[in-house]
Amino acid sequence: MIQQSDFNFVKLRNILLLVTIFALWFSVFSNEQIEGTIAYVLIFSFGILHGSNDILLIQVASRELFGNHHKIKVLALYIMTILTILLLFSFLPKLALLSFVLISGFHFGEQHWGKNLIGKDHWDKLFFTLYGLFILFMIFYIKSEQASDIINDVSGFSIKKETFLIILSIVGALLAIQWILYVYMKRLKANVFEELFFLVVFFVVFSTATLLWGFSIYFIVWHSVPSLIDQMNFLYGRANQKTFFKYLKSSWWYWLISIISLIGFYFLLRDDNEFFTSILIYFLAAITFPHVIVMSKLESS
Ligand SMILES: CC1=C(/C=C/C(C)=C/C=C/C(C)=C/C=O)C(C)(C)CCC1
Repeated sequence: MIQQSDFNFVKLRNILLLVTIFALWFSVFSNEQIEGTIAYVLIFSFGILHGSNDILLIQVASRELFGNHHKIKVLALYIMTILTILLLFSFLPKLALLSFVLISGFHFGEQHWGKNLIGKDHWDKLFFTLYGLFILFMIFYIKSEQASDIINDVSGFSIKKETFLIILSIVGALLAIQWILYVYMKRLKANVFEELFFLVVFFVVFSTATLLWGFSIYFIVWHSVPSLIDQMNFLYGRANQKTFFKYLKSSWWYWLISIISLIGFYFLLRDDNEFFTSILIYFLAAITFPHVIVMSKLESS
């Protein structure tokens, strides 16, 4: 029997699919400039917003761990983590980008599969990472020219289209093996055909849209919005219009600080970087590392 929460979950996926089809239809007749502008607006609004309550989430979850002055301690730890990541990008850019892509893969996969697995296992982390990496390398391969320019700008790595294809194939093969094993072990709640269909939809999206538009559709529609809903459920017990405004109320200041620091980043780094997307990557990486730790704790609780 389908439960209320499962029903909402199914309904949400249908809505995401509809929005994706709309965005795809939109990309057919719009141009690169319009897509780019809307993509940035979406990343700066929903994309950044979904990481805007991290400090509050850590404070809620770590009240017992840090005791008195836990708010200040959490804030200090958070700022230190961000500074460490920026230092890593300055001195070891290759290692920094590699870790960022790996951790992003894990994070995207965990968001997508977290509620879709029956039981828990150490190997789930590998499954999440492979799934997310498969999505990311699909983008890198399909938009290889632009993606490798940005990757080169950020890290100095010069990667050919064939290399993206080799990595995509290896990741795809490993994912397929683990996926088949999970089906065999009856670990998956989700419908396999529906999940494969989503991957085909992502492939079509990345092929049809520009790099930034395709990435935004995945990042906003399939990642940030479901993540916002999970966070509202965690913080307030339910996700609706009222709790969304509550969420906005507690996160707007963090969101504002993020946007101001992004503008700061831009003026600081614009001479060294050819593309604005490169600056966006430093910024996303800086907020992603703490965000992944927070969300991973939240997803498993
Ligand atoms: C390297 C690279 C990209 C990867 C971006 C990633 C990996 C973003 C991850 C964001 C996360 C995890 C945010 C937090 O929730 C792009 C933009 C596709 C463009 C091509 C080069």
